[in-house]
Amino acid sequence: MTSIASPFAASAVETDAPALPPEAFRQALLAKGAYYHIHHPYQVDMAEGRATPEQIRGWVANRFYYQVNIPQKDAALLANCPDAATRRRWIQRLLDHDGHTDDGGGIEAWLALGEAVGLTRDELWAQEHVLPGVRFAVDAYVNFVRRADWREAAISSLTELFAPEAHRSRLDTWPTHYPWIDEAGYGYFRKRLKEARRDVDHGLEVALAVCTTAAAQQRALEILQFKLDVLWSMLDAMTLAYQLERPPYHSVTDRRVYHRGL
Ligand SMILES: O=C(O)c1cc(C(=O)O)c2c(n1)C(=O)C(=O)c1cc(C(=O)O)[nH]c1-2
Repeated sequence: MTSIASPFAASAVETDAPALPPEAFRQALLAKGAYYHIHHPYQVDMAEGRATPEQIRGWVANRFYYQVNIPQKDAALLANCPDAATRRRWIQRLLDHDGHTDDGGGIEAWLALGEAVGLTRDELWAQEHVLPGVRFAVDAYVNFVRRADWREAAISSLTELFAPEAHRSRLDTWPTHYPWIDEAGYGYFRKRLKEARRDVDHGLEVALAVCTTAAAQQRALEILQFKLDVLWSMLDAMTLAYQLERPPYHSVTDRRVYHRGL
């Protein structure tokens, strides 16, 4: 896997500092969990039972845009990866979301979550609720992965280090706080608990293998921060629209005139 010349190794970040030992670098990546979107007030409100049905529905409908883009993002990484052994492992992520013979996959599970909170499948597919800010944030992630060296792209998936805690928290708190949500909708969160752990093992393996200089380590931490920014920005857009009741063009119209993707 590491025999392919990487522009990433010769990172543009200037530093004379020595590289962190692998375990200290892993800890530095983990420390970025302090900025994970579970700490965003929108998610805190959802976890602590303060979200209205409209706010939950808004989150589910907007996150659907992330869900449908994840396999395209992973396909972009595969397209940029010349290493067959890596592709053979990474392709599992596409199947996790798109499904295969006996398993509808994550997108299907998210549609079930949508129905459980009172949204229709058509409404989700039409992306009529997807706020421009959410669309731009998700698109920035996909476009980064399209352009980046595949190892940098792999590192950008490492927010998944922190995702099992988010899924676990929803499974633990939502049924109590939101008895109106049909429990049949929680399959996605359960499914991701084990899939995310396997994904992060692979992502971390790549990060530790390629980030052997201080410059590469700093670059990796910055990539992880970029991805944290993507997730945080999605929730900022939802806060404006569904908590502060300032959706796009609210001063002009209450119609959802914003574009549905070009
Ligand atoms: O619900 C969440 O908090 C959350 C966060 C993230 C993440 O950190 O990007 C992912 C997921 N869920 C998720 O379910 C998922 O499949 C996933 C894939 C990826 C990725 O970047 O490749 N992130 C995430």
